[in-house]
Amino acid sequence: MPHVEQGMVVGLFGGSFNPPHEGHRLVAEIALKQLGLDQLWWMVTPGNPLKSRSVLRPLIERIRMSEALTRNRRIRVTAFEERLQTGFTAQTIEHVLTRNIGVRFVWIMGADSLKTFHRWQKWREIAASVPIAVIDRPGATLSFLSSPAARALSHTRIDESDAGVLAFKSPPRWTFIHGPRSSLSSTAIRQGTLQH
Ligand SMILES: Nc1ncnc2c1ncn2[C@@H]1O[C@H](COP(=O)(O)OP(=O)(O)OP(=O)(O)O)[C@@H](O)[C@H]1O
Ligand SMILES: O=C(O)c1ccc[n+]([C@@H]2O[C@H](COP(=O)([O-])O)[C@@H](O)[C@H]2O)c1
Repeated sequence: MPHVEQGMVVGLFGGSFNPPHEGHRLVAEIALKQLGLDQLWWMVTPGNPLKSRSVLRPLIERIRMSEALTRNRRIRVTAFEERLQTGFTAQTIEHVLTRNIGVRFVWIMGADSLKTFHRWQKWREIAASVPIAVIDRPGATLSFLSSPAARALSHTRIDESDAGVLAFKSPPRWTFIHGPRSSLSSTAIRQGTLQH
């Protein structure tokens, strides 16, 4: 787990990054700026529990590609979930919070992830333990609102103009951040329909 100082605000950006692409980097840059982050942990998962591992590249490759893509001293590429032996975000967050008292964390996800968030293990506990920033993504801008999790958490949403203080709000609390968007996806890159 990367080193942090007391009082820091840290974004947790988990992903398969299979492979990582400029769309991921854009999300990270938007989050760093809009959420006022001191650090962003680019957490390369050993495996998304909801995705097949048949096309998943080895963790070490995904880490190396992520490191090559992210050239920002505030972005820390990490794969500590491998050592925790978990792909479940609820477990990761519990571990992170227990070991970093006095540090504020925000979970970061693309709008498409919010659409399936209600299928994540203990998703209500996740939402109750860290504020969440959802970053716009082509194809998910409007449909995210009708997702089960967005509906269940609608009363806890704050305006994106308050994104800079999201980390200081008691969860459950989330915001949706519009902004520059990228239509890149790892699937398209794997299928060879887009250049990396
Ligand atoms: N172009 C994008 N715009 C906004 N968010 C994105 C974009 N690409 C990925 N994300 C977000 O980044 C995180 C990691 O995504 P992931 O590694 O699964 O990439 P992906 O392109 O969605 O992959 P795949 O096509 O294999 O599902 C998720 O929260 C996802 O919503
Ligand atoms: O905890 C879960 O049940 C869970 C289900 C689906 C995805 N996640 C996490 O969500 C993050 C994004 O995954 P992905 O594959 O969409 O890049 C990554 O950190 C996954 O471990 C977590």
